[in-house]
Amino acid sequence: MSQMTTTEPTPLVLALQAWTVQRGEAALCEGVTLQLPAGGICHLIGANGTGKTTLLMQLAGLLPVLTGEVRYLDAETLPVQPVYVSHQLGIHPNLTVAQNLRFLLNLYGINPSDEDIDAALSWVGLAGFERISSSHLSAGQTRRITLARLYLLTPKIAPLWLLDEPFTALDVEMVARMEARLQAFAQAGGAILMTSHQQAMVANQTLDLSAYMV
Ligand SMILES: Nc1ncnc2c1ncn2[C@@H]1O[C@H](COP(=O)(O)OP(=O)(O)OP(=O)(O)O)[C@@H](O)[C@H]1O
Repeated sequence: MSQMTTTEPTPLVLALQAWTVQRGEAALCEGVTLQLPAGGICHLIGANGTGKTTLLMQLAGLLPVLTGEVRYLDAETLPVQPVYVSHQLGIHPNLTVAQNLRFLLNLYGINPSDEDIDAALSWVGLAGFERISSSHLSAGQTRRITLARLYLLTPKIAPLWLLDEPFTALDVEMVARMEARLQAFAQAGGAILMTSHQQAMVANQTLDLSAYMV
């Protein structure tokens, strides 16, 4: 007797339909459509000012949505906020490096051990910086604190990552390490929507916002 094999469809982590990218009164893009499956790494592209950051901020709940439908894992909301890593940082200068990282992880319900913090900081090349005030770091080092959380976040904790220019201000070695992390997260069933003005070799799909400009 022959056996029938059925292939489960890959679930969509994020689906956008008829989405308007909007800042204040001004619609920047209309009718944006996206289907981002588990395992998907989507490179969000478009000229300066097209609305890439605006779209990520809307999805992160930081800017209002006036028109459009969004589904997360076929529901209206994710179990947790999407992870949003912004190039406008969000690191508190009065906290130490470890305190800032701990705060960022607490946002996703993670209460990291000291060993977790050490491992994540070591991964981004900040071993030994735990007790240093974040105000004493360079732009690239500060950027690394914002990225260190990705070391500890799995698709089960946070299935969707929204990354705004994740490779900016990073050296070549750190870019390679980040790319490997993004790939591992996607292979484990996560989904990523990311902007990058550099080539994004890790991406397996592209959303060009220029095609939707008003
Ligand atoms: N803080 C702000 N307040 C009001 N309008 C803004 C603000 N930031 C950006 N804008 C407007 O929104 C538009 C889209 O900006 P956004 O940052 O989303 O573009 P982007 O595609 O990410 O650009 P870039 O490639 O330069 O990062 C800009 O053209 C600008 O007019």
